[in-house]
Amino acid sequence: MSFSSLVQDLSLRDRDGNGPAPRRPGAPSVSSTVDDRASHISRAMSYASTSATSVSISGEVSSQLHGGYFHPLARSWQAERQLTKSMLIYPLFITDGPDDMILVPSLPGQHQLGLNKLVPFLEPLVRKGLRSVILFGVPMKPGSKDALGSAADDPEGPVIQAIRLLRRRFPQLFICTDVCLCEYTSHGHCGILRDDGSLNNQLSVDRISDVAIAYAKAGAQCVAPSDMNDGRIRAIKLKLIEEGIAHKTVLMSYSAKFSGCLYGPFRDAAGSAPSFGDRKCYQLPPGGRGLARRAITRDIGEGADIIMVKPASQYLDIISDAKELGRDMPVAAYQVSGEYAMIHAGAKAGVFDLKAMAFESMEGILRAGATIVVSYFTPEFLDWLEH
Ligand SMILES: NCc1[nH]cc(CCC(=O)O)c1CC(=O)O
Ligand SMILES: [Zn+2]
Ligand SMILES: [Zn+2]
Repeated sequence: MSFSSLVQDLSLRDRDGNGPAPRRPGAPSVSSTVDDRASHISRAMSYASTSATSVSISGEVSSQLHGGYFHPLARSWQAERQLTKSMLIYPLFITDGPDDMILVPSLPGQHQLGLNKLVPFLEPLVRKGLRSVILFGVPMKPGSKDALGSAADDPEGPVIQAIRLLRRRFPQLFICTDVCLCEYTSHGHCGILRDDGSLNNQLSVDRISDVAIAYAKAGAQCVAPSDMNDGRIRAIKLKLIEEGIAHKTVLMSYSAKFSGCLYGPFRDAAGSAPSFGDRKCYQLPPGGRGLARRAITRDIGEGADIIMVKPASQYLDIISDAKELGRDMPVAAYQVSGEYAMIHAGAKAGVFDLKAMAFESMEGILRAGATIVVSYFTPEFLDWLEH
């Protein structure tokens, strides 16, 4: 008897009432099901031993999987990678209002922070083991946005000022900067536009790489272009080399960034929703696995030091592809604003426990192959990983 027909046979017996009562999905298992499972196993074994094709002892022994994970510690050993504090990057939204501390309604518990609020906000987190942040600038002053996104690398602007401040006050903190123009352009798109409203790739790449260099020179140890213009990784790498700072700047590429509906809360937080159209011409279609693989391969070839997949939980196959294509390099996954908001909404509606779901989503992301995770849950994980 084949394994699948065995399983089928057993599940038929369940329905006939000879096995445990069918469990409601998500209901906790009760101890009686453990006994029932034991009787299943012995039944399975007796089937197996009467079968002509599987009579070996090893066949029986290999069915005893529970022995490998009955204990919490042994359970944790089943994972290839376990979440540690140093894997986490925490996204921060920096405004140009020095005393701002504004809750973002669609992103529970997350703030837009002014420069004066940054150090007191981060101090307790750094004490708990926060190792890295990624900065997003949010210019709010009227008139600060223009067609070129000039505020992005304004030396007096929020990002450059925040980099300097954080390097001074938290010398151990690893500062990543998102490099894009959508937060700073009047039209809200991620590059420089032609008259017809489409992206001018060459001008966009020139501008994006200038912004990346400005962040790196201000002291950011990592620049992470999220604009998706073709050729930006090569352009940034070449400029970093030209400027003599390639040896102290990590280039993290948002290589596989999908266009979908999971960035809504972020666009509230960053004030970066496009004023017309969408990002479909420069972000990947959700079904485009092959395209994502090509983008990842290309970015590795252009000199990326880390490749990123974004969003995370809906794109676990892409994370796994990234780990395969970039098996000699770190793979980051961005658990984006919509994923975070969904988990909060589900927990609030009583679908699951927030902490349990946050861990399960993280375990999925790590299992798929991520070695770094950008997450709004970072402050919570710093607490949860204490115990
Ligand atoms: N290009 C900017 C950028 N960088 C990261 C995110 C999304 C992050 C999130 O949703 O948490 C976005 C938004 C977008 O592309 O529209
Ligand atoms: Zn953008
Ligand atoms: Zn477009």
